[in-house]
Amino acid sequence: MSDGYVWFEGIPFPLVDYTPEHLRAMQNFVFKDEDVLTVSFPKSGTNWLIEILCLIYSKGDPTWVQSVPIWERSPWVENTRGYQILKDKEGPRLITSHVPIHLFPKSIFKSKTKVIYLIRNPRDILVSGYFFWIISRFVKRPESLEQYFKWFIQGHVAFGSWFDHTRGWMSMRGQENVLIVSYEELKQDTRSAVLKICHFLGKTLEPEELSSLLTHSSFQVMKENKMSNYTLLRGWLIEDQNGSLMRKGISGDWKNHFTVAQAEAFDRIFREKMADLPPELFPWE
Ligand SMILES: Nc1ncnc2c1ncn2[C@@H]1O[C@H](COP(=O)(O)O)[C@@H](OP(=O)(O)O)[C@H]1O
Ligand SMILES: CCc1ccc(OS(=O)(=O)O)cc1
Repeated sequence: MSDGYVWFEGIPFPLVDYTPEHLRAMQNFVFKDEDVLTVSFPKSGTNWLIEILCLIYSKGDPTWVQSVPIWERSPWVENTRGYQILKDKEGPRLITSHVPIHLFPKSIFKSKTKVIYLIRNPRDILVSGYFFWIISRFVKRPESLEQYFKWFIQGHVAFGSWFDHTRGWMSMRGQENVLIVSYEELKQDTRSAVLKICHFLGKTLEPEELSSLLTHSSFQVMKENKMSNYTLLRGWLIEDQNGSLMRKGISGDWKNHFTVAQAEAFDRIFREKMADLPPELFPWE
């Protein structure tokens, strides 16, 4: 352990609940065909997608999302607590991960596990991450947005470079068992995005089930749900006594925080690093 991260194979991981020993062991995790895996870079809207998946599986009934913490409903395979829950769980399992593809358990490439890769404008991920890490104890705390901006560009943040993460997982696009969903499409038309996810999972919802899902996964309702908003972590992983996962829940907040010079620099770096990928993959660009 050093400098506020647990380093594994050149990638910085959060301090709490991650160890090199576990990360090595996790690489032998066996995925089952009936599992559903959510993968994202932190702050992409991961917990929103998990809430939606839970409500799809409960057919819009909020009992599960109101009674079990979100990290137990769709545990993170790479942290020690998540792994303990997953290894004894009967299928179909909902599983979450932020791990870059090159460190991910190889069994995923042989299974028919349904994989949803969630993307979001990295500028919004950067801003969301900055405001979350300064209230929490997960990782090294940045002193300013300016400092965090530099760390993010260098990939010196939890789970490494957003550019590498996205390029890596995007290489699975087009496979039958892989769906790409963006935070922006979820925001713009949640109903259509949920129907797209249901279709991918082979699930159908009655109109009243869909309506209940949309209510219970909305920003305002999730913000009040202590099983989803991370307020249960106050005093442990969330240091700020008013801290919550649910900050603004909008697209484009980066415009309120980047300087003109930062915006221009980010555009240039994005173009350089993602030049060979079709621009239509990134709805915010
Ligand atoms: N129901 C919801 N609707 C919109 N945004 C949501 C949401 N639930 C969580 N989010 C947003 O998703 C981000 C957290 O992502 P993750 O779950 O990957 O950690 C936060 O973004 P902001 O900080 O921009 O508000 C949070 O507010
Ligand atoms: C406590 C469960 C949990 C929550 C968030 C995690 O990662 S991150 O904050 O999104 O980087 C990991 C585990």
